[in-house]
Amino acid sequence: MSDFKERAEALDSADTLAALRELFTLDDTVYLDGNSLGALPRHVPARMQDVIARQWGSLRIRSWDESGWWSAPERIGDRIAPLVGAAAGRIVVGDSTSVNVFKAVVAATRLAGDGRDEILVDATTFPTDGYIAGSAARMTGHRVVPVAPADVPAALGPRTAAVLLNHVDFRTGRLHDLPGLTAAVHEAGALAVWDLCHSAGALPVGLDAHGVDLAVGCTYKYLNGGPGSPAFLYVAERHQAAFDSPLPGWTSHADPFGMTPGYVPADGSVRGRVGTPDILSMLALEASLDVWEGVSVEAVRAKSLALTDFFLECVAAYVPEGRVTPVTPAAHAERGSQVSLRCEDADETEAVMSALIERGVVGDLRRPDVLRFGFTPLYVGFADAERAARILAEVLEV
Ligand SMILES: Cc1ncc(COP(=O)(O)O)c(C=O)c1O
Ligand SMILES: Nc1c(O)cccc1C(=O)C[C@H](N)C(=O)O
Repeated sequence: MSDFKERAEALDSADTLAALRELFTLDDTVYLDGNSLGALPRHVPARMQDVIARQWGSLRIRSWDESGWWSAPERIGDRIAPLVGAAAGRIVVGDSTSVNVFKAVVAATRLAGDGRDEILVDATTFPTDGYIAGSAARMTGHRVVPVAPADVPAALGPRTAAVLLNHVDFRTGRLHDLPGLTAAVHEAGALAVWDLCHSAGALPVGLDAHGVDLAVGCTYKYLNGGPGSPAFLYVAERHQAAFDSPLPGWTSHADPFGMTPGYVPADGSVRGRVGTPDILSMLALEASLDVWEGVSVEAVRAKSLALTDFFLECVAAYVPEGRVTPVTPAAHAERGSQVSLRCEDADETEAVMSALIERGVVGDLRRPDVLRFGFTPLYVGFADAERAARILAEVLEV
């Protein structure tokens, strides 16, 4: 047995999170795509059977109250809150991340007030954030300034209303400095809006502690909520009373069943709601959050760093020199929970990922030349990391 196989075995036996893998439906493939779609927790189908057959099938309309459907967006928000360092009452679940980016960016410009006409947007962002911010800017009379996260401090000024940043870059896996950048944004008198899609459930975020103004995130990656599960919106407590949603649907009204023509916003996180919650997806997410019972994000982060370190080491040892180059930073403070490898021969990238998937190692690729491997510590182990690197080397040697 190779040295790396032995080390993987030892690391897996010492891993206090190892038993959590049993909570998920997995086969013998190495699943390294949880940064796109998290795996299914085993108990979710039975819970959904109850939601569909009893709550919907038998109770029908009564379930809005009796099964807690109406209050699910805030209730589930409160379950996500500790995972991203927020107190209860600051997060609401619903809609897609894209829609929540729109709410957050427009609300941030309204909170910033008149006289500031620029929105700085992460130039390396996942595209939807850029598209939505661009449209929000056109609607509100702002102008978008694309800026790489590291250059944000220099680009801030008296014209900056809001800054939209990604906590972890979807392509490179780089972790950005949320505390430092938020502080710089505040110093310039602007608001910081963070997209947590690739950090929620993967590492500590500390929203309240770092004074983040607004944040959004998706729940189908490291939170394993299921395909298209609803996203979340965080509004700092100090902004809640003035939070002015650009999508003030009836379920965010102070008295939704009063059904009056005049809009009076509800207090608290409810104000971030829009229309009728997507109950089936939402309750699948709620059920899936049970896997976090007794699990700390700090422990998940420690394992994530150990896994990505180990994977990088195995890749360096196994893969022929010059075939791939890590684009994910080596420094822990700059690394999310994925490893991205640039394929030196870009034309090969697609064929390499297809061959990996065929051999039971599931990652994905971001064109033109990035192979992505996401590490979800709740169900990925060290032997998986070793096997993935070994098979990658085999594929690249052919
Ligand atoms: C950083 C980031 N933001 C937003 C999204 C998209 O959000 P949605 O398609 O759920 O609106 C994704 C992934 O799909 C993402 O990685
Ligand atoms: N949301 C996705 C989807 O609906 C289909 C396929 C992939 C996705 C993703 O999540 C992509 C992902 N945000 C990324 O980091 O590239």
